[in-house]
Amino acid sequence: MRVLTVNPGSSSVKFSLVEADDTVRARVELSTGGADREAERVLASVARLPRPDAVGIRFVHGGRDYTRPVVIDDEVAERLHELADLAPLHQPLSLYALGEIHRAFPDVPTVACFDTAFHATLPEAAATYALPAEWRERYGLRRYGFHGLSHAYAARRAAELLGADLSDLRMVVCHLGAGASLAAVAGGRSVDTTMGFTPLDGLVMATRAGAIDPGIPLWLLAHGVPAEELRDAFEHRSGLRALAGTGDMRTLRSRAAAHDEQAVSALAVYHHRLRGQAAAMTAALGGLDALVFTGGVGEHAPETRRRLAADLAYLGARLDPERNDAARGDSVISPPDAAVAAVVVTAREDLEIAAGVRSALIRQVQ
Ligand SMILES: Nc1ncnc2c1ncn2[C@@H]1O[C@H](COP(=O)(O)OP(=O)(O)O)[C@@H](O)[C@H]1O
Ligand SMILES: CC(=O)OP(=O)(O)O
Ligand SMILES: [Mg+2]
Repeated sequence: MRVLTVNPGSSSVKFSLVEADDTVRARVELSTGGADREAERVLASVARLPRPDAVGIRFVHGGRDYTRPVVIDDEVAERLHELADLAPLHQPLSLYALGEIHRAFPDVPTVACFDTAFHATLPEAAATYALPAEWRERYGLRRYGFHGLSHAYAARRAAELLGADLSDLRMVVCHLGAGASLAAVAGGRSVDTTMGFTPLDGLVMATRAGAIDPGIPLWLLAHGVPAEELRDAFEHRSGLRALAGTGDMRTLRSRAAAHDEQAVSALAVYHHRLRGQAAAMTAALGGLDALVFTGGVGEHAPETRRRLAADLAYLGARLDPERNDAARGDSVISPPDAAVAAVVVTAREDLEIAAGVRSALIRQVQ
């Protein structure tokens, strides 16, 4: 079965044609610079792709309804539309992709694969917000967590690279891209994560601030800032972009290397938050066996990895500087005797989506 996978991220849309044996026949990555703003341009090319046997689309939010991949029928499509405003940077583009796919390939089965599904195993204590019970019940307020397709793949692949059994490992998986989150993974299961009810929580990201005092939006609303402006600022005009004018880590690293003060201090804020939340993940695990880096920044920014490992040296994290600088694709970057292993894994949400498509279609015929 040949599966077309569609992965709308906040800075890119990625398509892959994945064969039954997981070889990828074609891969296209389009940079959008704000996916929800340029959907039409990006998806105009869908109809020109070769016809697949099935399609898998990444939906970041499955809400309370979906904790595994699901074949999209009219009822599921309606529910997915209702969940759209929970992830306004991503979900509208997934829905737009769904429409285009149906138009281009009307009788090809299409499956929704969710970022939130991997985090369905979060213990209640980690998932629960101390907010009024009535709201939690009525609105489904809880920590859902995101990037689950990436975290799940990276955790499995890291265990393979370390020649270890996934069930024996306590890992902090760092998905650092335009959006960024950490997952505490114990024995292959997510037990804590930094994103919450929406993908705005947690780490400092390219255009999102991550965790902020909930009093800030209340105060701004009370002082006349309209809700729509808050949303736009929180999604598009915060994070590294707000601190240094750009969310692109390549640019920031080269500016910081040239002693640009704004870039240096933006990276200091980024790393302060990353260090604190990584430590919180290790607390949820009760220790740490491996640190796993994935996502555009995690894969390609050795300086980001170096700094986090140095910040966690007190827990036993240590990199081999040469391996860290030379890492291209999947590789172990810690010395053999490090107490905490460190691994780089190329993000392969496409393979995770293709596997989800196969499992949902098999379930459907059983
Ligand atoms: N060579 C590099 N050095 C540092 N950062 C990089 C490099 N290449 C890509 N990145 C970062 O990766 C980010 C994109 O990551 P990615 O995981 O593809 O994003 P998303 O899926 O959220 O759209 C870019 O914003 C850029 O900052
Ligand atoms: C959930 C999320 O933020 O995804 P991405 O990093 O792909 O934008
Ligand atoms: Mg991504």
